Amino acid sequence: MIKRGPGESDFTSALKTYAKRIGNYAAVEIPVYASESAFLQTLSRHRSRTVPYLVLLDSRGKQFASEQFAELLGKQRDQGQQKIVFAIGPADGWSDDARRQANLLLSLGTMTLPHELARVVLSEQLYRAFTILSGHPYHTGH
Ligand SMILES: C[S@@+](CC[C@H](N)C(=O)[O-])C[C@H]1O[C@@H](n2cnc3c(N)ncnc32)[C@H](O)[C@@H]1O
Repeated sequence: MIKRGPGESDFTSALKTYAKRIGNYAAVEIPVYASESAFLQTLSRHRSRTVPYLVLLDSRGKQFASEQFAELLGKQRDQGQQKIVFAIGPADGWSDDARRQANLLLSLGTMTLPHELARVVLSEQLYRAFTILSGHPYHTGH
């Protein structure tokens, strides 16, 4: 368990817990950008080296069962994908321009979540996906 630091929200400490667990399976970075354009600019710099698989979180996107989500990650890994970027959008959602650049629009459900909670749910599902792929008993089904 990771303790909540001073000034940290419950969401932040939950995120740190899952990020640490994911770290057993893959390198994780959780940068925060001042704006959508700052994020897209950084991404275009990445693209000149290795092209990341870009997943934008969007409640209107595609929904997956946890097993299907694990399958998607496993497929990317098996195809030699070096980097997957998962991005939570700004308060007013992603622009059409950003949505066009995505390889996948991923929905965690049709209800709108606060961005900090969406980040925690995503991190838990990423951890779950890695445990499914590795046969770890964390995921026992529905
Ligand atoms: C507070 S929400 C933005 C809500 C925005 N006003 C809208 O109606 O789309 C901030 C970000 O959290 C993420 N988010 C919130 N709920 C989500 C969900 N159910 N599935 C996927 N992402 C979600 C999205 O990335 C969204 O851009």
